[in-house]
Amino acid sequence: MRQQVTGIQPPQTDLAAENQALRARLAYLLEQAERNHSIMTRHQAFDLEIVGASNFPELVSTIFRTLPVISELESVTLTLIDEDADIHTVMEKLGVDFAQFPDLLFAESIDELGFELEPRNLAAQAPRPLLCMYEAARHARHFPQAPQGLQSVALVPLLRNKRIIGSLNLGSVDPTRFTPSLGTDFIEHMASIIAICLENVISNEMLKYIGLTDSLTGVYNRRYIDRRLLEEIARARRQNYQISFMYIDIDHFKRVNDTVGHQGGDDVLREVAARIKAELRLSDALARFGGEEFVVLLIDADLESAAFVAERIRAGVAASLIELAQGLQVSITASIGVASLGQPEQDRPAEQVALELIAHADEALYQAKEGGRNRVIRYQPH
Ligand SMILES: Nc1nc2c(ncn2[C@@H]2O[C@H](COP(=O)(O)OP(=O)(O)OP(=O)(O)O)[C@@H](O)[C@H]2O)c(=O)[nH]1
Repeated sequence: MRQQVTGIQPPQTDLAAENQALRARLAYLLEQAERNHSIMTRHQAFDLEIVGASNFPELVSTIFRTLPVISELESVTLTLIDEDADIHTVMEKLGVDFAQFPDLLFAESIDELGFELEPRNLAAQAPRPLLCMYEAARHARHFPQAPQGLQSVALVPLLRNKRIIGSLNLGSVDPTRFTPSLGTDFIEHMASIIAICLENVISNEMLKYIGLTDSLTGVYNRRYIDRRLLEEIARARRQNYQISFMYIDIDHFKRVNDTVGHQGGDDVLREVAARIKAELRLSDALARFGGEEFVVLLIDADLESAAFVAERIRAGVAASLIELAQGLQVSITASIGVASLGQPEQDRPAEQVALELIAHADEALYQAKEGGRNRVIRYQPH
């Protein structure tokens, strides 16, 4: 007869195996906890770094440089909604070189972002992150430089006050990295910090731009030229090239205002600014100095070539009648004074050199007015 087994203790060998399994599990959990801690620490450092970014290029380059490393991702891109291309235009004017950011993309509207939204009432919906397998037909536009073997992606909405401003696009060669069943709290938190930082630097850059431009004509203002002139004088000294300066004044503008009214005068100022701009190179800077006076800073141009450009501007302004909003037409001419900075003496303060250059162009303008207007006069040292 067999004896019944009454003991509840498992045999010694099972206990040892269980112990070992528990130890292994504990070691695994500890390793995971350490890994999570290290990820959290890296992300906290990342958050601090992006919160501290003081301008747009600094922010986006930090995101593209750091996020793929700390998140162990093969691709990170950003799409910004820029309905009327205002962000792109302003950043470009502030000197952002978009060629440096091939992973920074712009969309005209929310439906280009790839989220699954009801076609009706697009703007009122806050989309959920989209986690799925990479499909070139659907996702290639979000990953223009998709690395070989991209397998899974997460498109995470960038939301500000429930308004969508773009998307953060994450790509991995690991097919299990982004699956629809995965929790999205972590990436949503990350996207919300990125969204705040983006909105912050974009509005700062917009304010900076507004502070440097003339609201009537859209060209730069005096503050911009004063600053830029100092930078260019320093650069011209270092790199040994010439800069020139033009003072442009619309002739008898008071008469224009008196005949067509202030509104009509404003239309004339806008059109003259556009006609001047049409004759300039991208590197030249046009500003309105107030009233009916414009100035142009020409980079790498001697007196002769600046006078040549000035003559083109004079002819362009006078070439055809200007059509005003109220249906009237006016004939406009402008007088222009041109001065150049020869080989600037290295030891003179740039501020003094700048003031002198402006004064010389102003003196030449005065002579152009005295000489009968609608002409270009070069400054000649006495
Ligand atoms: N419409 C408009 N007029 C302006 C603006 N700022 C200044 N003005 C006008 O520009 C005119 C400048 O007149 P003046 O400085 O006497 O010179 P001018 O009539 O152009 O004569 P010359 O320069 O000697 O040819 C004044 O009537 C100002 O009121 C502006 O933003 N809009």
